[in-house]
Amino acid sequence: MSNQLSPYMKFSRQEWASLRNAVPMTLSVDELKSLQGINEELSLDEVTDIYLPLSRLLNYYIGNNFTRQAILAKFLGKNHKTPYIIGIAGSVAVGKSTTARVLKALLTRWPEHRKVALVTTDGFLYPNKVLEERGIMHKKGFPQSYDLKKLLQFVSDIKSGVSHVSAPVYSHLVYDIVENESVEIESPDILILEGLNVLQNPVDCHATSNRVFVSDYVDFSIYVDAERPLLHDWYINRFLKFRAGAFSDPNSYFHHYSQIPETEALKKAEHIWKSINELNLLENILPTRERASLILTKSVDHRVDNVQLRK
Ligand SMILES: Nc1ncnc2c1ncn2[C@@H]1O[C@H](COP(=O)(O)OP(=O)(O)O)[C@@H](O)[C@H]1O
Ligand SMILES: CC(C)(COP(=O)(O)O)[C@@H](O)C(=O)NCCC(=O)O
Repeated sequence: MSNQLSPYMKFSRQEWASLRNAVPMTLSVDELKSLQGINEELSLDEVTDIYLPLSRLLNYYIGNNFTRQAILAKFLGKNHKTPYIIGIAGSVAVGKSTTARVLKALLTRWPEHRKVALVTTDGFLYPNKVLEERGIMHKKGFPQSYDLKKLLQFVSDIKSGVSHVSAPVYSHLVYDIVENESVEIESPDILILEGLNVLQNPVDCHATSNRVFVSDYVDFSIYVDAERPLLHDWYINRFLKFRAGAFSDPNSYFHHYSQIPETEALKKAEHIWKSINELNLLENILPTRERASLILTKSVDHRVDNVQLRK
């Protein structure tokens, strides 16, 4: 498709970074450093060049949405306040959760000091016990591995302005839903919802009963993209990090991998990537990319190379 026909405006990294300057937002060196607490490998250039302009754009959209809600409140003659929902989608290991946490920190820092909640859709995976009963442990992350009804009820409650909503929690280390743990959400201004499936629709999920899906509630969506060989490397690196961190924790799913030689653990990781996560990417995640409001394309070292924004 020629560029003119593309529904997106495409910005090089430099072009995108320059959009931060129009209304400079200053972060002190200390504040920038504290963002690195989110991920020690996160480069500060990435924050200033990519995530600051993005948070500036989002801040405009969110402000505009509040104006729209005020108009609706006038029309209805009653208060009408619902959170602005930002969805973040993309492959396993592309950096969705890191992006989500950086955006949360930046959006909270804007002078409006909006209340930002962050939820990952992993929490809505069925527990391993259910996946095992259904014989779909090797489909974790695929549409059928999520409790879609529960997820849909959650976003619907948030969007309806329910004042207290809870979300279940998934742990990568335990490799399962954490029983008796939840994220409590109380009337946020913004909800960042991060997960493989936030841009999927009922057709992708072969859902015969649901006519609406998560994406219907999302106000602005971001797809984090990268070439497959990079995703593979990031997945393997993260696997090795989990393995290294799991040596002393017998409750960790990765504890087992820490007890076998690295070459064997690597073989297993390669197999999981190919047979589960890459397959899921090709079948269920990548096809949703062009539904996003914005696409961040990363290159080596998670450096964003270009940004595409819906016209
Ligand atoms: N901007 C970034 N800079 C450096 N490393 C990153 C960045 N984003 C993610 N990573 C690393 O890539 C791996 C996957 O990131 P993560 O946020 O866990 O991905 P996802 O939530 O998409 O599965 C992790 O090891 C993480 O530390
Ligand atoms: C829990 C997940 C489906 C979701 O992942 P995320 O993008 O948050 O890493 C994924 O990390 C996963 O466990 N996939 C199943 C195969 C595996 O990596 O073990």
